[in-house]
Amino acid sequence: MFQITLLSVATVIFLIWTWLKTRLNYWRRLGVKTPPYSLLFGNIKTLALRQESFARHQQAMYELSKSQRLSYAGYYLLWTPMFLPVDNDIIKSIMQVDFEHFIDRGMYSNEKVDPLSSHLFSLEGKKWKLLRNKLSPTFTSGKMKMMYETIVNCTPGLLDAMDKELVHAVDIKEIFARFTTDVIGTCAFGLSCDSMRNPNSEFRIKGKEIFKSGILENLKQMMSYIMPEFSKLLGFKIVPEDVSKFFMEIVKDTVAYREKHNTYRKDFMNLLIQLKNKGKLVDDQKLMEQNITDSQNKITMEEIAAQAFIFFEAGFETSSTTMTFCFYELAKNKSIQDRVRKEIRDVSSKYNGEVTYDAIMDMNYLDQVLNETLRKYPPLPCLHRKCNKTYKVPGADLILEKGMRVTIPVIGIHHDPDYYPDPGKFDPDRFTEENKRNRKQFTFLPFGDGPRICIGARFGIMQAKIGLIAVLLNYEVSINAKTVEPLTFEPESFILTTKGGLWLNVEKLSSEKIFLMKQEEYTEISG
Ligand code: HEM
Repeated sequence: MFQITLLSVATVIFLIWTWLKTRLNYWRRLGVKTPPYSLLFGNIKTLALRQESFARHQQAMYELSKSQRLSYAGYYLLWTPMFLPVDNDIIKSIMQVDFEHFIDRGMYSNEKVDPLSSHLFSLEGKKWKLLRNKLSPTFTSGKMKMMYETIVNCTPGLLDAMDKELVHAVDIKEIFARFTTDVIGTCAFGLSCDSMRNPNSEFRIKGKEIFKSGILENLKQMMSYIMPEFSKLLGFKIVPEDVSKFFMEIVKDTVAYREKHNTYRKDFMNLLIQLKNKGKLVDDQKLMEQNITDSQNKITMEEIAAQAFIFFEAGFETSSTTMTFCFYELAKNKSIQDRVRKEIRDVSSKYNGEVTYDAIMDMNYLDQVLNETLRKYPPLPCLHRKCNKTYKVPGADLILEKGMRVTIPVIGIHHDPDYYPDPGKFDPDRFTEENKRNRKQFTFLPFGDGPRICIGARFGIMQAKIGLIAVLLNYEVSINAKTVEPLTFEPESFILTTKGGLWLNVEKLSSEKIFLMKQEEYTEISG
């Protein structure tokens, strides 16, 4: 009996070992180079053991491949083969020229058991195309201008929160996370979340829960990414039950309230309700010209909830982490801080002392500073694509089979000295019009590129600029003894964010608060 048990165990171990060996031989069989890997973890040992952040891991793989003059490489996410393009032309082909082969990201969603997971970021194929067409008109510059005021209304709360913390060094990361929670909460859900004044507001707590990272959460994410079909079969839920219930109820209540009281507010929720009821935005000529009938284009309540949810999920931490890194760099580089503050003052004086939407569009140096922040610290260190049709890699003797996962190593590209000399230096002049023109396309990818580019980029930039301006007009920031340097990144987060808080000295510039608009133009945000 003992011998039989021993033999069975040995057979199972041998079979697993053979399977792993075969899986991990995938790239070698195709003649594609990989970084050294282990049988147990593939290429993610340092990630699994939390020795390295996700961003550093991506950057290291890009740099290793580049140092070997490779146009592309392979690696293993555990035992799943992944393709890593390095050459700029191949990246452009995958993201734009041959997009029809790479429409999907390969993210998990399950409409039935987890309705909030069926959003624009995770949807695939025709479903994604249809929804993207419906939602695109909600992000035009006209719609951004309409929402401008709604965002500016959140800045008095931001200044109050800064004032409250002034006695000590300020954890700027926490402050900006609360600011963007309020902005997206008010624009996507039409609610006053009030997390600026109340750090433990329900919205802030739920926001933290969405981004809760830990071994269990990451394992779940990875499993649903590597084995989406199996995860579907198991009825996997990505959005925690209580978070899902919270957002679903908020959306249903808000829609019902607005429809009953015929309420109009300058926000995304208003636009989503128009899509639900009319199937188009009332002033949208393009949709009308295309003769899209209302019923074809209408969205359901569940779809509204899922989109409001992704606007929140995709919009709050990406923007707040950008603002945090921006202030860190401004604290370190006083001359850049002074120059951008001077530009804000000079431009707004041309607009009657107000920071209007048009005034912000005229602030070129601010734009350069933000772009340089996004280059040095891209919130999404890599982009995902899934090959949905067999693909011949241009200029190479390599076929990617259907289902192959691709990661575009954004952070590696952004720190490549061939594109950005002395990449560790914070230098906004890399983004003057002339320097931008002289750089290759597809070397600046904080919002991705091609048809799947971030739909909310304009909104993200606008909210970050509004927050930055409000703080810069009122305070000077500098490095504090508590600022951890060099910066370390959260090892369990897929979004690039500092480990722990980011503490800076904040000094008030004058006793009077300076607002972006005349005070009488601010409205109290109603719930
Ligand atoms: C600084 C702020 C932001 C950054 C850096 C950022 C970055 C990104 C990136 C890198 C992608 C993937 C693009 C690709 O795969 O090519 C993406 C997609 C997306 N983002 Fe953003 N984002 C930001 C703000 C926002 C905001 C404010 C919203 C919504 C209000 C938003 C909504 C989305 C959505 C819905 C997608 C999926 C688009 C699709 O698949 O069609 N993002 N974002």
